[in-house]
Amino acid sequence: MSDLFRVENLSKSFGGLAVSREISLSMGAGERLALIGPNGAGKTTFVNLVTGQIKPSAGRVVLNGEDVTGLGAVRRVRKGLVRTFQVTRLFSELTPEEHVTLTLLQREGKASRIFSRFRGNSAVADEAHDILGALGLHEVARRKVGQIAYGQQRLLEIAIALALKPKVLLLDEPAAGVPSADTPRIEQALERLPPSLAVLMIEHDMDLVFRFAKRVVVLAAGEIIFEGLPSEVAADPKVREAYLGNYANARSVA
Ligand SMILES: Nc1ncnc2c1ncn2[C@@H]1O[C@H](COP(=O)(O)OP(=O)(O)OP(=O)(O)O)[C@@H](O)[C@H]1O
Repeated sequence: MSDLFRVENLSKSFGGLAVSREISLSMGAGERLALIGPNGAGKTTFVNLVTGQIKPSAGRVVLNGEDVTGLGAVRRVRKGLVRTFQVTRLFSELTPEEHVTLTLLQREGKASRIFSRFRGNSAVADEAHDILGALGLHEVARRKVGQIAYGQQRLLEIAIALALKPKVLLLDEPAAGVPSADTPRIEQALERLPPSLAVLMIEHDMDLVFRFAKRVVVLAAGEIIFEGLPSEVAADPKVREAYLGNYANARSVA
C-alpha cells in the first residue's frame, strides 16, 4: 500500500519529559489503524503533533508527499488532515444540521450565508443530509445538540470531520463517555466511513479496536513498542509488560 500519510521520527518534549520519541509510521488510503497504549502513553500528544495543534521538537509530518510540518492546524485541515477530539466541542444551542451545514459552508468559503439560514444552497443542504444520514443522525438533525444523546454528539463530531472532506481522519476516543448500550451505533458508523479514507483511531475499548482495526500500533512512554495485526498484539511480551502484566489487566487498565 503506498503512503498517503506518514510521520518520520516525530518527537516532542515538555520540559524534561519526552512525550513522543522518534515516532515513525505510515498509512495508505483506506487503512484502518488503531493507536492504543496505557494512560499517559502519548497518544493524544501524537494526534496533536500530526494535526498541528502543537509543534514537534523534531521530525516531519508528510501528507501526499508534501511536508506539512511547518503548516498550522487550519491549513492541514484544508489539505485533508482532520481530527476529532476526546471530549466533544459542540454548540449546545445549534442543531446537528446547523453544525454540519456551517462546516460545509466554511469549507467552501461561504460561511457568510449562515445569515440566510442556508436556504438557496441545496447542494450544501443535500450534502449535510447525506453526511448526517450516513452517521444515523437523520432523526435528530434538527434538534438542539444539548438535547440529543451523548453518543449522538460523538457521532456528530465525526459528521463535522467528514464535512471537511478528510483524506486522513484521526479519531481521539470516539466511544469515550458513551454508554455501552450505545457503543454499537458508534461501531456501525465507523464501519460505514468512506472506504478510501485513512482512519487512525485512538480507543481504549479493546473490543471496538479489534473489530475496527486491521493494524494496531501500541505506544508506551512516547515510543512505539508494537506494530502489527490485532490478533498478535495481546500476546506480545512488550505490550503485556506495558499494560502491567497481562491482557486481562490491559483490558481493565485501558
Ligand atoms: N501541554 C503539556 N505540558 C506538559 N505535559 C504534557 C502536556 N500535554 C501532555 N503532557 C504529558 O504528556 C504525557 C502524555 O499525555 P497524552 O495526553 O498524550 O497521553 P495519552 O496516551 O493520550 O493518555 P490518555 O489515554 O490518558 O488520554 C502525559 O504524561 C501528560 O501529562
